[in-house]
Amino acid sequence: MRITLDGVSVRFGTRTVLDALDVELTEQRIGIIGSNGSGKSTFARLLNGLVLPDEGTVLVGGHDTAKDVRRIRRQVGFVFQNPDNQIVLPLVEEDMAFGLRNTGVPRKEIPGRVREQLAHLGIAALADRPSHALSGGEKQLVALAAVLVMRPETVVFDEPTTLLDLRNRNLIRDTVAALPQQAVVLTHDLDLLTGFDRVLVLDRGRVAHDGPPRTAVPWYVERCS
Ligand SMILES: Nc1ncnc2c1ncn2[C@@H]1O[C@H](COP(=O)(O)OP(=O)(O)OP(=O)(O)O)[C@@H](O)[C@H]1O
Repeated sequence: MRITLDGVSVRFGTRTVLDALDVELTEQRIGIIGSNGSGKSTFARLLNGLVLPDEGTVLVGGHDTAKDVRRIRRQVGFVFQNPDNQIVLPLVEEDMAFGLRNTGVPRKEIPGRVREQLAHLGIAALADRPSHALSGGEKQLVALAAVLVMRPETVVFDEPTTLLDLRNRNLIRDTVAALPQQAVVLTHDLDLLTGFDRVLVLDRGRVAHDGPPRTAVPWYVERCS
């Protein structure tokens, strides 16, 4: 999917958090890195209309996020850093079915879609478990499954490995690597970017570096450590 930011600025009060960004994203694997407060989460939230620009436009597949937010939310899935912000219903399979029902998927197709998605991530056994009783890593995987079951064209991940142990971190890494969809990944975990097509380094609301991981990661490490 082609995502185009044209002259995009975002302000909170008098603070400019993103400053006149012109960026076009077309690659399959895009990383966003930068120090705390550099604007990464705000950037990610622009991509599915969770944040709207104060100036400029964000076009997703040619549609303006300020005008067509319902369509864009369906096209761009968002995996939050904290899965507790995302999981709303008591049982895993109910939670996953919720979004499908809201978008008009025929009821009889829903249980099959949910089970197929859980099995695809290797977590079929979690289907009838209470969401609140899952471990942090399990919750993160369920939150990802709930996004993928909606079949978005693009998936945005806000720091997907922060809460995870090494095993689940590697599981998320491998899952992201195998996704057929475009993925935009915000992370402080620089190893996660191996094999990515492109990495943007944000610094105080601007794109300070833009290139493949082999140039962007050393650039960031040298200046920001
Ligand atoms: N809703 C908001 N209201 C006011 N200020 C905000 C809001 N959201 C973000 N900010 C401010 O905007 C700046 C950028 O925040 P953002 O969360 O985009 O950064 P980040 O790069 O994701 O940071 P981190 O790595 O710490 O998660 C920060 O200074 C933050 O305090």
